[in-house]
Amino acid sequence: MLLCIDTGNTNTVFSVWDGAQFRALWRIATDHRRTADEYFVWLSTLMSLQKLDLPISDCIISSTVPRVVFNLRVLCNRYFDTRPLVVGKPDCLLPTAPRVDQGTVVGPDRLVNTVGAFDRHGPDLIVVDFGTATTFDVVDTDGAYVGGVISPGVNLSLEALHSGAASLPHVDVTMPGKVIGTNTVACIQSGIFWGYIGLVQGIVEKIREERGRSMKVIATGGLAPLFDQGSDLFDAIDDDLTMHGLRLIHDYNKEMGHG
Ligand SMILES: Nc1ncnc2c1ncn2[C@@H]1O[C@H](COP(=O)(O)OP(=O)(O)O)[C@@H](O)[C@H]1O
Ligand SMILES: CC(C)(COP(=O)(O)O)[C@@H](O)C(=O)NCCC(=O)O
Ligand SMILES: [K+]
Repeated sequence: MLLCIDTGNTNTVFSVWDGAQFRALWRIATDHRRTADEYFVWLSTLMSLQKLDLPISDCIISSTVPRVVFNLRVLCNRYFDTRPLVVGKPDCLLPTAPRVDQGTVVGPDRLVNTVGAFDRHGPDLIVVDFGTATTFDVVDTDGAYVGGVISPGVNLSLEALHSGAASLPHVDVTMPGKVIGTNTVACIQSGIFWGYIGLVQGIVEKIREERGRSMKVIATGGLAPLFDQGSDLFDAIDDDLTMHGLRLIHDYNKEMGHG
C-alpha cells in the first residue's frame, strides 16, 4: 500500500492508496517541529480507530515546507521500512519536466497538481489551488508545467486585514448575499469573496489571452466549491487532485525502475 503525504504551508494531508482506491484521508496542522514518532502515533491511532489494517510498503511526499521533509523521511524509514520518493528531488522523476527560468524551484504541490490534472483533463489547463496561497498552474499541450501565478490565499488576506487594521475583526469567508455590505463583517466578506472571484476571472482571462487559446480551468483546495457558487469560473472541481497526482508520480517512478 502506498502512503501519500501532501504538506502545504497550513495543513498536511495523509492518504493511503490500496492499489484500487484511496482508503482514508487524514489532515494535521503543518508544524516542522513534529517528530516522526508523533506522526506515527497519530497515524496508527486513526488507522486502528477506523479498523484499517493497511501495511504500508511505499511512500511519496510533496512538501511546500522544506523543513518538514526530514521528519517525514524518518517516519517512512523507521516505521514503514521504506525510502520515500520526494517530489522535486532529483531521484523523483516526473512524466514531463517543467519549463521555467533556470534556477527556479517550482513548488512540488504545483508539479503534482499538473500531473494529476493532465491525466484527468488532458492538455491546456489552468489549475487553481486555493491553499495558503492561491496558485494558478499553467499546463501545456504535452502536460508540462510552464509557469503560472501566485496570489495571497483567502485566509491569509483575511488575517492580514484583521492584523493590520485595528477595528477590523477576524471574519470567516462565506458568499455574501449582496455586494454592498451594511455592516463591517458583511463589508469584509464582500471584499474577500467578490474580490477573489474578480481575481480568478481576471487572471484566467489574461492567461487565455497570453496563450491565445481556450484553456479548461480546474479548481482544487477546500475553498474551491465556495467560489464556484458565485460564478461560472471552473470547468471542474477536483478535491483529490494532489493525491491523484502523487499516486501517478509514484507509479511512473516504479515503471521507470525508480523508488
Ligand atoms: N473547506 C474549507 N472551508 C473553509 N476554509 C478552508 C477549507 N479548507 C481549507 N480551508 C482553509 O484554507 C486555508 C488553506 O488550507 P489548505 O488547503 O489546507 O492549505 P495548504 O495546502 O497551503 O496547507 C487554511 O487556512 C484552511 O483553514
Ligand atoms: C506557492 C506556494 C507557497 C503554495 O503553497 P501552499 O499554498 O500549497 O502551501 C508553494 O507552491 C511554493 O512555495 N512554491 C515555490 C515557488 C514556485 O512555485 O514558483
Ligand atoms: K496552493
